Amino acid sequence: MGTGRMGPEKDRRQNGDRQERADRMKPRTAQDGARRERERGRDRQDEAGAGRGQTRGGQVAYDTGDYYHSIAWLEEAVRLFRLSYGSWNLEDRSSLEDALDHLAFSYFMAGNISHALSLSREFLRYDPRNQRVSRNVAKYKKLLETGTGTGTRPLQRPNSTRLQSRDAYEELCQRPRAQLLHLGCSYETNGSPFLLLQPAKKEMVRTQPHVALYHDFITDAEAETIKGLAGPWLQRSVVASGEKQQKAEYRISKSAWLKDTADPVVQALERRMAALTGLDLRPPYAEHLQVVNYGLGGHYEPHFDHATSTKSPLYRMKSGNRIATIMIYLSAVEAGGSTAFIYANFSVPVVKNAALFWWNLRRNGNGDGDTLHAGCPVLAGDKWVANKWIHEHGQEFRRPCSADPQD
Ligand SMILES: O=C(O)CCC(=O)C(=O)O
Ligand SMILES: [Fe+2]
Repeated sequence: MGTGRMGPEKDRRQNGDRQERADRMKPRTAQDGARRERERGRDRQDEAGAGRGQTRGGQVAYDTGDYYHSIAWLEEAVRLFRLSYGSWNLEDRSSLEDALDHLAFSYFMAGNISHALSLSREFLRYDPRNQRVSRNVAKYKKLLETGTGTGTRPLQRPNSTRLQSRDAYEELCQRPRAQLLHLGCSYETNGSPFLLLQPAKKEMVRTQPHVALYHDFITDAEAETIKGLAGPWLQRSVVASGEKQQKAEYRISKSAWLKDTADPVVQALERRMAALTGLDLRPPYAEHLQVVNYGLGGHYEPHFDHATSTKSPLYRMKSGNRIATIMIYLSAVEAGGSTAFIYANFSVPVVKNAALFWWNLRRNGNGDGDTLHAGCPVLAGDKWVANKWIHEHGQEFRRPCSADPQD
């Protein structure tokens, strides 16, 4: 079936009769019920707000032709908007239309014409003059009458080699709340005078791979300073792809690099990280601090922090591979956003102000395959982290090889 010019595009939206409908939908509330109505309205506005977030999630999938995920997101968006019916402002109503429009087209692409038809009809109740959707309704009716559009195809989840770990990733991210095992806690000074007065509060998360969480590693004020310094420089995050760096759908966030000269707070943080790990973090032995901001639906699908090929741009620094990662949670999140270790089958919840540490390489210099990890999608809230990637060179005497070449 042909799909030319049927799907929604922003510039083709028709807004002609918005004001007329705004008047028709003004809530009529008796004066004595006004307060109760206002309260109910607030709940509904929350739903509408959430609906707008789900629509954005749906559109990310829609734009890449991933109807498997766009349908799930947009169904939820439409459900939330329907719940908020009656307390709409202009933005909510146009957002419902947007979600209906994209959902109808997603169902059409999935071969479910009757669903596409009923959603398009619902759309026309709000925007009866939209000619594109009217034409789609006529087309869907015809397809159903002639029986040419009845072949619903089971939707395939998009697949590719990088998604082979997808089942485990989704399962880990959908666990209600990431739980830590409470393997053991200790105060650590790591032989550093710097930590004597304020030892690091270490919680062992796993021993293989070696992952530790350091609670209260930074203060609220430091986290705010770092977010504030990075804010103006944030840009869509990139990933290593062959010899280049590029944007990828599997990493949705914004990020910025901060040198330690940017602010005394960054400098103090670098000193603390060096004391904690006992590693040399002076350039070029470690990268600058990377500050990352994930919005709703932002995520980083399973990946290794270390290079798995010598052609990787990581080697441009000529200081070897990334031996270890320190990741600091600069914010809390309301839901989602945990850090999932896929093969090791556990995830770490976002703990504000804590730093997560793990070795990416084994002592023999080989990558530790058990460190495959991901930043789960943020379901509600705004997630900020700061990454410090430490390289092999400079650490030869700080983390020496073991006598056993297999270690
Ligand atoms: O955000 C997270 O939880 C993980 C981030 C991450 O793995 C990365 O930035 O390399
Ligand atoms: Fe990572």
